[in-house]
Amino acid sequence: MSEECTHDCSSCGADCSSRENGIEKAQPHYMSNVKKVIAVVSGKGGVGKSLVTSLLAVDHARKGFKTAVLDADITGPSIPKIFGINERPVTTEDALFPCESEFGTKVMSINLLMENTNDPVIWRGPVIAGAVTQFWTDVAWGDVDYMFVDMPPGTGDVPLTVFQSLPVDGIVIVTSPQSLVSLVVEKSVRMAKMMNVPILGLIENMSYIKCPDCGKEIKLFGDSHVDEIAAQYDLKVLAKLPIDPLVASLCDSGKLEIIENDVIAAFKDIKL
Ligand SMILES: Nc1ncnc2c1ncn2[C@@H]1O[C@H](COP(=O)(O)OP(=O)(O)OP(=O)(O)O)[C@@H](O)[C@H]1O
Repeated sequence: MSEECTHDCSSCGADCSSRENGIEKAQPHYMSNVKKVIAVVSGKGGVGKSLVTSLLAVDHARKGFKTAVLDADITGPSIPKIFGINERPVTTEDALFPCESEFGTKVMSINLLMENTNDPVIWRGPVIAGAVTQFWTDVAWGDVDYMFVDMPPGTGDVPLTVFQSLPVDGIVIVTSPQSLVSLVVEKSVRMAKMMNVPILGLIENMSYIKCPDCGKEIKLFGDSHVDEIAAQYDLKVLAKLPIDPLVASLCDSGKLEIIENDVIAAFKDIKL
C-alpha cells in the first residue's frame, strides 16, 4: 500500500489491501486520516487480546505516535474500561467523535454508546459486522498514525466480515501457551491469506509468572511451543508476556496507561 493511502479507492487505481480482489472497502469518514490499521486477533477467547491491543496502543503512544483503538469485539467490549473512559462520545449531525483516554489514545466502542454498559449485546453476526463497519465509516477519527482493532475472537463469520470491510494493513496474532497454539495459528494464517493481509507477528501472553520472592520464571501452563510454530509458518514472535497481577488490576481500575513493568517493556522493540 502507498504511504499516502487515504483508503479512498475512488481517487486511486492501485490494487492494494484497500481494494481486495476488486472489492472496495468501506470508505472512512471524511474527517478521518488513519495511516495504518492493525488488527489484533486470537483464535479463541480469553487469551488477552484486548490487553495486547491496549498495550500496543500504549506503547505506540509512548513512542510518539497518534494512536487509536477501534473496539470490534462487540459482544465483549472491554477497551473503554481498560482506558478508564466513562464519558459518552460527542455526536453531531454527520459525525461520531471518538472518546480520548487520559494520554490521548482515541477509542470507539459499543460500550460507549450503550445506555447501560452492563447490558449484553445480543446481536446476530451481520448486525455486529455492520456496527464495526460504522465505527470506520461514521466516526471522525481525525489524524491517526496507528489504529489497533480489537477483533472479535475466533476466525468465524464475524471477524471475516470485519476484515472484508476494514482496510487492514497487518495482523498481530495473540496466543497463550495453553491455547492449542498450532491450531490457533494455522487458522489465523489461513484467514490472513484469504484476506490477503500480512501477519506482522505473534505475541504470546501468559508465557510465565515471575516468583515475587526469588524472581524464578515459572511456566504455569507448561513449556511454550510458540517459537517452533512461528518457525513453521515463517512468522516473527514479537513478544512473550508474563502473567502479572498488576496488569489485571491496572485494567480493572482503568489505569493501564501508567504501566511500568516487564509486560510493557516487552513491547519496546516492536516495530509495526
Ligand atoms: N499477562 C496478563 N497478566 C495478568 N492478567 C492478564 C494478563 N493477560 C490478560 N489478563 C487478564 O485476563 C482477562 C482477560 O483478558 P482480555 O480481556 O485481554 O482477553 P481477551 O482475549 O480479549 O478476551 P475475550 O476474547 O473474551 O474478549 C482480563 O481481566 C485481563 O486483565
